[in-house]
Amino acid sequence: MKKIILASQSPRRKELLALITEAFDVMPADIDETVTPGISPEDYVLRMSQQKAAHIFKEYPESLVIGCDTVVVLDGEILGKPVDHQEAKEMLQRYSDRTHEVLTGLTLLSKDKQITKLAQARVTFYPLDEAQIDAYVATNEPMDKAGAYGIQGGAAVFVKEIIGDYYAIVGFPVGLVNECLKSF
Ligand SMILES: Cc1cn([C@H]2C[C@H](O)[C@@H](COP(=O)(O)OP(=O)(O)OP(=O)(O)O)O2)c(=O)[nH]c1=O
Repeated sequence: MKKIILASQSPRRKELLALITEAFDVMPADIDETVTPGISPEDYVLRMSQQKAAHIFKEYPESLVIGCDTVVVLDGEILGKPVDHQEAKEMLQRYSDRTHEVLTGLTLLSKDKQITKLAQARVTFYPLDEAQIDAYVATNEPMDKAGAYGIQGGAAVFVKEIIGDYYAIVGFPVGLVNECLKSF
């Protein structure tokens, strides 16, 4: 088995990959995540996951590199990490009493093979009031997360229903990764 490198700075992704194997290194892939106008959310996360994996693979061509990218999609719009508390609040207000989608693109890349796949979930939130949103934003938890929330953290209480892969929401579809690894 080749050495596995997780092309990520996300502590969640590291924790979840550790459920599959302890034998991997972590290297953040600093790529340009600007959204190309007109790109579909699906193509965007797939492309970003490919670019993260390719960025590290260039330096370590003997390894198997894993890259992921996660966004929230609402009304066809791609929502990434909020730039400030105000934007986090506006994003959370938009989810209130509605269903949005979370997409995670996944790429596994080695010299012999590349697999790129999409994992997704539809998430319905309860109605959220302003005090609830303000208190959550004040914790800072939304700031490093796509879509301005962490389902595994304080936003757990906002969730009415999830259809799909819970781990696509957290940013690392661990079951899908495990399946893909079998073919390497
Ligand atoms: C919606 C949601 C996102 N997130 C996180 C997962 C990802 O870390 C982050 C999505 O941003 P990404 O840009 O996909 O990833 P990242 O910058 O954190 O890490 P890297 O690019 O180095 O791999 O949002 C949660 O932890 N919980 C959630 O419920």
